[in-house]
Amino acid sequence: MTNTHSAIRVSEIFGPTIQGEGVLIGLPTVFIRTGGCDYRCSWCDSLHAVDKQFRHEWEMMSCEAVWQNVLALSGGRPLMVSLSGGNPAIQPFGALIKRGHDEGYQFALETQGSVVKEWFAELDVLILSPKPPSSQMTTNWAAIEACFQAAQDKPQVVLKLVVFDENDYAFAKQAAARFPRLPVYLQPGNHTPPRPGDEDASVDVDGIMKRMEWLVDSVTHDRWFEARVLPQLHVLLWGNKRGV
Ligand SMILES: C[S@@+](CC[C@H](N)C(=O)[O-])C[C@H]1O[C@@H](n2cnc3c(N)ncnc32)[C@H](O)[C@@H]1O
Ligand SMILES: Nc1nc2[nH]cc(C(=O)O)c2c(=O)[nH]1
Ligand code: SF4
Ligand SMILES: [Mg+2]
Repeated sequence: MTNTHSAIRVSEIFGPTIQGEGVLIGLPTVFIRTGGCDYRCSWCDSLHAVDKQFRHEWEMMSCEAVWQNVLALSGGRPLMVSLSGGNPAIQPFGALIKRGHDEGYQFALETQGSVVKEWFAELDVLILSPKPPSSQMTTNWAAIEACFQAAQDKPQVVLKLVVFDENDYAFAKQAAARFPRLPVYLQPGNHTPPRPGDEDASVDVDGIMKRMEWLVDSVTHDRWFEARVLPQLHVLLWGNKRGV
C-alpha cells in the first residue's frame, strides 16, 4: 500500500540515455519524469507529463518502487539520475535522494523555479529554468531566488534558458544579470507542436539549427562570453520521441 504523503506521481521512468541538455549534456542518465505542472508553457515539449488529459498514465509510486526501477534500469551501477517533469519540485523527493546517495547515485533536478523545497540542498545539480516571454508564463523571480537560497551552495546550481526570439534573448540576459554567479546555458526552442503518443515525432531540425546559429551570432556579437549555447541533443537525435 502506497503512503500518499511520500508517494511520487510518476509519468515515466526511462533510460539509461544521455542527458540531452545543458550542463550535463552527454552524460548517461536515468530519467524520472513526474506528472503534473503548475505551469503550462505554450511550447512545452512534455505535455504528456503536464496536461491532465494524460493523468490516467501517471502513477503514484512509493519511493522504494521508484528506486527499484532506477536500480533495474541502471543495472545497479551508480549514475546520474535526472528528475524532470512536469514540475518535479512538487513531488516529495527527499527520501529517494537519500536512498540513492547511500548507494553512490547522484541527482539532478530541472525546474522552472516556482516551487521551493528544503531537499533542494540534498541535490547534486539544480537546474533553474525561468520561462521566457514566448512561453506566455509569468516568471516569479522571488520564487526562483528562494530556490537558489534553498540550495545553500551545496548542489551545483545553473540557469538554463530556452530562446525562441529577441524577447527571449533579452529575458535570458536579465536572468543572467540577476544571478551573476550562476553559469548560463542557452538552448534554441523547438517549435514543433508536441503530439504525445505520436510515433513519428519528427521535428523542424532546420528551424532549430537556424535559431542555434542566430543564438551563437548573438552571444558572440554581444561579447556575452560567459554564456554557453547548446542544442537539445536528444531532439536532434530522436525528435520529440518519448522515453529517450
Ligand atoms: C519539459 S521541462 C520539465 C522541467 C521543468 N518543468 C522546467 O520547465 O524546467 C525540461 C526542460 O525542457 C525545456 N523545454 C520544454 N519545451 C521545450 C521546447 N519546446 N524547446 C526547447 N526546450 C524546451 C524546458 O524549458 C526545461 O528546461
Ligand atoms: N535525453 C533527454 N535529455 C533531456 N534533458 C531534459 C529532458 C526533459 O524532458 O526534461 C530530456 C529528455 O527527455 N531526454
Ligand atoms: S514548466 Fe516545464 S513541464 Fe511545465 S509546462 Fe513549462 S516546460 Fe512544460
Ligand atoms: Mg524534454
